[in-house]
Amino acid sequence: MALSEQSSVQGSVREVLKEFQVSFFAMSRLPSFPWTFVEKDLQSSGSSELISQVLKQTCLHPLCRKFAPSVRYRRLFLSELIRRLEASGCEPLDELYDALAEVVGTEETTECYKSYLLPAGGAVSLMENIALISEGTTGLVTWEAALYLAEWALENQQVFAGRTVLELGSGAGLTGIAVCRSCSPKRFIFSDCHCRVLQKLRDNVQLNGLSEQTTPAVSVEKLDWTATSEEELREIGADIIIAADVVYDPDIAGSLAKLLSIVMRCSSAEVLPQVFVCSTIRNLETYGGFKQQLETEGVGHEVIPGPVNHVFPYNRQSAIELIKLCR
Ligand SMILES: C[S@@+](CC[C@H](N)C(=O)[O-])C[C@H]1O[C@@H](n2cnc3c(N)ncnc32)[C@H](O)[C@@H]1O
Repeated sequence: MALSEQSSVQGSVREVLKEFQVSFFAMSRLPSFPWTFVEKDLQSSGSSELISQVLKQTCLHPLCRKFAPSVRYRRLFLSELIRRLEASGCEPLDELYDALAEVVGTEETTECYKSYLLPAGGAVSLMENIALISEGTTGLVTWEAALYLAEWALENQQVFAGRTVLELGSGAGLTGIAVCRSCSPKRFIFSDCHCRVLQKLRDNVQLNGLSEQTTPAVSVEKLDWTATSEEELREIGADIIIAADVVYDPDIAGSLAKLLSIVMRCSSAEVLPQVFVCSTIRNLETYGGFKQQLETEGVGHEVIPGPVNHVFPYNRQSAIELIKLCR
């Protein structure tokens, strides 16, 4: 093989290993992994070397020792690797069976860790619930709009640098922690209303080494959109307000629109915060109703172009929109 061809194959292997790692730690759906590349490599090389490398970047990686994806997910992932390897007729890998045996002997729990790898190195690791909705809340897992907004923030760090940022409906904390880690805000206030979500949020903030004493200074506040006063908002004094996936229920979207209209009304033009709301559009009526309510309250909006680079794994076919409010 010519030298240039060899180095481009090595480059592709590196990219595929990275993709496996990013997808594994975020617990992406197994069909979304680059299996075709693996199959072709097994066929052409007749060796299980690539599977061994995939294993090192996933189940045997030190991050997995510290912040492991769910037991069930690891079991399915390892079984899939074994199935592919056995189908190829290449020599079996003992370490693959050892890893599966270890996982099979581990008890399943209702919580697991998900890690979202950052482009500059390191990861945001979060304790999340396995079920999308549990304990009467949607706030114990990371939603796609949070990943979209975090990707946008990584590409627009200047919006946050040196600013006081308030996040509404923070949930498990992905967007805010990514902003704190990558965009140099001065202060970051996470908020939510649900007591289990607030507890998880505090744990995740701490897990990622953030506190009142760090730079940025970080706090987690109970802030219910139905009961937040103009006074409280003024006290927080946010320059930037962000929120991801908070428009999903017509009842609560109404109270959010009202709160945001207070934000846009109570500030003078010079100190008007920039407000960004990122939504997965599941139901046009709910989303349209939210925008309509904002209009009725005298708040306009512009649609902001989305992120260009794919950093986090999520379904790119989902309809996600980022808007910036104006008056
Ligand atoms: C779909 S989750 C989104 C969580 C996170 N932003 C994300 O995108 O992963 C919606 C969040 O809004 C919070 N929420 C719902 N109603 C609220 C209210 N009235 N006041 C404050 N937060 C609320 C929920 O507790 C939940 O954490």
